[in-house]
Amino acid sequence: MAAVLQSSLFDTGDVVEVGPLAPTRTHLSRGAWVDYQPAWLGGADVLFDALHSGVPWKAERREMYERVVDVPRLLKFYEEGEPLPHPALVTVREALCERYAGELGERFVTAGMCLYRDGRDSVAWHGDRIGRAKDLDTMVAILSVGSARSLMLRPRGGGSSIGFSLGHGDLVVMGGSCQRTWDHAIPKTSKPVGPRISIQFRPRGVR
Ligand SMILES: O=C(O)CCC(=O)C(=O)O
Ligand SMILES: [Fe+2]
Repeated sequence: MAAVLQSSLFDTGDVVEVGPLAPTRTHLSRGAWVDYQPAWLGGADVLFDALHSGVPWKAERREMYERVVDVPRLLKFYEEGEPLPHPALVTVREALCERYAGELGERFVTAGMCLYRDGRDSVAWHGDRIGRAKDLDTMVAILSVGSARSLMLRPRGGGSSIGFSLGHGDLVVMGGSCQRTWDHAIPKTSKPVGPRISIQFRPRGVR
């Protein structure tokens, strides 16, 4: 721990490494919570560049209101057991597994990735409710690199929202009933923003 702390004190930004994991928890209503740790990852720009150029990003199209539309972001999903595209992500996943093992009772095994090319890219209000998260408490841990975007959360069915700025090595973990009882979104923005990559770690059977 001392070694990690010391190296992060001298963080020059060109080495990708995780600092001590000590997020702040915000309790939401209905048994949902969010853990947040800004700038957890040192050298986030290095990781951003590696993922931006190295991940086989895919544009997807989805049916929506009986029309087929472009999904407004690029995607790549790493299934359980599929090699991750950067060694730092293995360290990140291990640190998250270790930290949340007791509370989660299982490991984070998949890594979904989104690339938001600019402010026009977004993800609409939703919960990660495909699979077990529909009925059970779970966790989704998101590491963000590149430019900051707002992750907004609001109670499912309506209510006031809460936002977290996510970019540059920030970590957020949505836990408890968050996927069932709250929705989240990355809204579009007209502000000039650079690209952002989010890496979402989830347990088996959650999406
Ligand atoms: O980009 C993010 O941080 C959120 C992505 C998300 O909500 C999802 O892929 O389910
Ligand atoms: Fe989501």
